[in-house]
Parts: sequence; structure tokens; C-alpha cells
Amino acid sequence: MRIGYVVATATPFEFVATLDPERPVSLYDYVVVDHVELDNASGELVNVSLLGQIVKLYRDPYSVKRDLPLYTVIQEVSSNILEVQIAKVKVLGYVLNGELRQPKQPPRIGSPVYLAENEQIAELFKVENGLCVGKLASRDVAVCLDINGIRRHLAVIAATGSGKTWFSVVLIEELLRRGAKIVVIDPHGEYVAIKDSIHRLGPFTARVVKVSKHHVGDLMYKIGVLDSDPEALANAAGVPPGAKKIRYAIYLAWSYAKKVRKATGEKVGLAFMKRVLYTAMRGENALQKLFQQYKGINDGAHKAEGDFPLSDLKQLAAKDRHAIFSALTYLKKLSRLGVFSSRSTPLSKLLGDITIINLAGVNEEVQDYVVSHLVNRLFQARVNHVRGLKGYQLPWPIVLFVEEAHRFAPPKALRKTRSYEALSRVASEGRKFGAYLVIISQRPSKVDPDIISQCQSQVIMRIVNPKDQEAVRESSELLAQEFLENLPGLDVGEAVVLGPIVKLPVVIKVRDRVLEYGGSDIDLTTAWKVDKTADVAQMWRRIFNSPPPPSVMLSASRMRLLHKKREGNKIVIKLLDGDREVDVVIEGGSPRCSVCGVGKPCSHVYKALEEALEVV
Ligand SMILES: Nc1ncnc2c1ncn2[C@@H]1O[C@H](COP(=O)(O)OP(=O)(O)OP(=O)(O)O)[C@@H](O)[C@H]1O
Repeated sequence: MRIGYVVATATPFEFVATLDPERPVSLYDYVVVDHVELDNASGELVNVSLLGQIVKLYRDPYSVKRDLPLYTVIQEVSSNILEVQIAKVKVLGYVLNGELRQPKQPPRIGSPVYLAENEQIAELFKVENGLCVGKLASRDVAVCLDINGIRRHLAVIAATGSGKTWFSVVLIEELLRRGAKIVVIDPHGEYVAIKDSIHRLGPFTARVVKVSKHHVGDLMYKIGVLDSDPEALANAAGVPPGAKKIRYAIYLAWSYAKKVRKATGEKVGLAFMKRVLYTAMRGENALQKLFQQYKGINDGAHKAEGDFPLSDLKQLAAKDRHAIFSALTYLKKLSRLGVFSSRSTPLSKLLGDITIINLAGVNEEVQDYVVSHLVNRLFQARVNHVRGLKGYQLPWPIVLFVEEAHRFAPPKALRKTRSYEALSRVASEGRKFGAYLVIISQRPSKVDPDIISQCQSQVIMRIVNPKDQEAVRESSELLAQEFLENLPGLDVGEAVVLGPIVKLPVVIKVRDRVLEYGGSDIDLTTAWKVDKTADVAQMWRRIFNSPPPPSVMLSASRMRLLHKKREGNKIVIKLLDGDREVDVVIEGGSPRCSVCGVGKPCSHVYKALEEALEVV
């Protein structure tokens, strides 16, 4: 369909078109222009369709340039006013023999401009085995990303609430379907709900690893205290940087524990370090007794490196029991966290198809510590595999999603973190060893520019903060000014995608997701609905003689009612559990579930009881 004409061209890469003012078109929509190019292979002129994208769109009153007419004048002539609709079009290229080529000639002035057919656009974005994350924002044409583009890392950037996590979950779904192995660094436990919904996607294993005893997880992440350095331990415990004596006491206890482990092979950890400090508190004699127990080590140490740490500990105990007492308090705090142990959790135990590291419940220092420890181990395991080195080998490439990346990789000048070092190593060398980053942040200006610019592909959603826009502009050479200007105008769930994961920069609408995540917007009508839990629990008890298990209630909360009705003394309820329809019939106080059977205490029955309350 013809919508306008080319009226000005400056280069082969863009032109200005005047469009039919009666016909509304959308920003980012695709157009074609008939064009003639020289085919270098055959040396002949060929007729091609030049594809372009509308990147700027505005309307003007005809021939009234800067001196805009007064309101009253416009009011009089408004129905007769001549209006022009102008579009700036970025030329994307033309497809010849299945290849996208760039024109060497600008299109001719006066050439008709047509709206591109969906098939022409689909041809442009065709990717074999792509990651189908959405559609074009302007058309019903699927957009799939090139899986190999992930090898150059990816940044997902957007203002809060614009759909970053939603997009990341969709990307996780697509990657899992292609067999990828994924680790998610999750500071708020938002991705934990993926585990309960993973069955909707297929037979994948999801593991949730927690760092706080009080939070959700299948197992705890443990760090061997003696595998890390004492300064870092003190930081994780929250010892102030200037508290030199306390840090020294921790250092002495750590050094002694390390010697004992080396010499005896005993599993010593935080408990042993605490024992050393307790003993020091009790005085020199007590310390002497402890040292006697490990006499061999002391002798060896004496010969090799003076009587450290024996005499140093003794001296500290004599002069500054207060520092030892404080060090002990900090170590107790560390043991309460439960993260530190005599041995680090083996990677083989941690990893599933997707592993979610739930960092909720611990302070930023501990989060930083855990992330750097884990990322370094994952990276080393890939290096071991690729180089055939000793140590644990990770046989498959991994994709590491880092939510709230500004916490872990802030600009060096702003704040120093341990995880920065680990992440920047993956950013610069991960490509060679099959460790790829997906950096997610709402504050790109607060993420180290070196790390962001290593992410050659970017998914940029709505951004309003000018500083963040500037950071995005600096980190992306590919982001055209027009896209940058339009970022605040993107709707929730829309994104500009650029870099090696797409053939051309494109604006997409992210598709619906299958997996659940926490932290999405709360539906207030549901949240503030009258709570029926107590009534349902009572009915459940009456039927099954026990209270409803929390896991059943949780699964039920994710189901949707399709339909419910009363038929005589029966209540018939149809539910949607993921993509499966389930019928539950409640008759004479006894439930029958089409999936789980008769009288089974399943989550479908729980949901049906909830719904039945309103039918009764
Ligand atoms: N593609 C989409 N389709 C439909 N709704 C969406 C889409 N993306 C986001 N939303 C809506 O926007 C809300 C916020 O999205 P999301 O949780 O991904 O935000 P976010 O950018 O991760 O925010 P935060 O930085 O606060 O974590 C979602 O709860 C959902 O209602």
C-alpha cells in the first residue's frame, strides 16, 4: 500500500518522506521503496525493494515554518488547513539472493513509499533456531534473537518497572529450551518462583541456593573460611575498615586455623577460629594448652617463620583482650549467617539446568563475597574444562544472569567490590571459555562502564533518567540518536534490541512468559480482596483431617479460574494450571480432580475450594 513519496535524501542510509496525512502510521514501522542497485556479482542493474524504518515522525502545517500562526487564526481555518506528515526513514538495506545488503545509492526523489508487507519484514529478521522473545512493536511479526550473539554478552537496561525482569525470564525460557545452563544472581529472591513453575516449560532441573537460613532454597551456599582471605572475612562480618586490632585478631586466628588444617588435614573452619579466640580470652595458660595440642605444627612454624602466631596471639591476649572479644563477636555474627563453613559447597551439588542464587536476607558485603566466590569458581571450572586443567571442570558453557548489576559491579572510582573483579574477568575473557554475562540494571550509570561496554548486545527499555540515558549512549555505539531520543516514550514491555543478537536494531514488544517470578507488580484488587484462607483451611481440614500444606497453597495461588457453576448438589470448577485445563467436581463434600484423582489433597482441590466458597 502506497503511503507517501521520498522528498529528500542525503545519504544512501536515510531519507525523508512526505506521507499521506489522512493515513496514520506508527513510529518504528517498516516501509519499502522501489530502487535500482548495481549487482557487483553480475555487473547488472537490478530492481530491488529498499527496506527502511520510520525513526522520526511529525506533522506540520503546510508552508508555515517557524512563524507558527496564532491560535485564533488556526481556529478560523482549522478545517481547511493544509497539513503534512513527515517521516525520517532509516534505510535498513535490501535483500538479494537471501542476503541483506546495504545500498550504494540513495533512493530517487519522488519514489513512492509503501508500507512493507509482513513477509518482507519477517525475511529481514529470520534467524535459524533463534530465541523468540517477542514481536515487532509495530507489527505482528515474531522477532527471534541469534543465540550465538550471547557469546558477546548482553546488557538489559531499563527504568524500574519497565519490564527488565519479565524480559529476563522470557530469555531464560528460550535459553533453557535450547539446552543452555543458567546461573542467576538474584539479590531479592525474585527468580525463586521459577522453580515451582519450571514444569510448565519441560523436564528441566531448577535449583535454588540460599545464603540465609531464613530464606527459601534447596541448599545453602557454603564458603570454606580458610579458602578466602581474612580481610575479606572481616569485611563480610562488618568489621569497620579502621578497626585494625579486631582485624588483626581475626587474621591471627585464621592463620593458626590454616596451619592446623594444612598439618593435620582436619576439617577446621569458623568454629576452630572462634575456639582460638575464646582460648586467647582465657589467658596465656589456656593458649599454651591449645598450642600443646598441636605441638608439631608449632615447632615447624617456629623454625620456619619465628614463633608466629603463638607469641603474637599471646601478646594480643595480654595487651588487648577487648579486640579479641570484639573479633569473637564478629565471628559469631558470621557463623549465624551459616554461609561460612570448613568447606565450600561443591559446584557439582549446586548446578542444575538453572541455578538461582537467592541472596535475600544477607547484607551487601556478604552478597558481594558470595558472588565473587561463586563467579570465580564457575569461571575457573570453565577454564579447567577448556584447558584440561586439574580441579572441577564444567563441561558446558554457562550464562550468568546478574540482576541489579550496579550492586556488584559499580564503577571502580565509586566503590570497590570483590565481585567487580570476578565479573570483569568474565566480561573480558568469558567469551574464550564459554562463560557469558547477562547484566541487568536499572542504573546503567552506576555500573562500571568497562563491563557494560563489553556487553555488545543490549536490550534497552524505557529510560527516563538523563544520566542513565547518557550512560547508555556512551556504552552503545550502535544506538542511533533517534532510538535514544525515543527511549522515554517506550511502553512497558517494549525494548530496543541491538548488537550481535539481532541483524538490525529493532524495537520489540516482549512476549508473554510461561515461568513465574516474584516482584512483579501487585494486583491490588486481588491483594486487598477479603481473605478466604481461614474458611478454605477449615473446609480442607474437614475433608482431609489435616491443615493444608503451604506448598499446596502456593501452587494453588498460581492457578486461574476458567469457569465455575452449580449443578444440583455438585459444584463444577474448571481451572487453568499453567497451560493445562483441570476440572474439579465437589459433590457431597468430596472432591474429584481430573488430574490427581478422587479425594486427593492436591493444589487443584485447594483452588477449587477457594472458588467454591463464592458459589455456595
Ligand atoms: N512484556 C510484558 N507484557 C506485559 N506486561 C509486562 C511486560 N513486561 C512488564 N510488564 C508489566 O510490568 C510490571 C513490571 O515488570 P518487571 O517486574 O519486569 O519490572 P522491572 O523492570 O524488573 O522492575 P524492578 O526494577 O522494580 O525489578 C510487571 O509486573 C507486568 O505487570
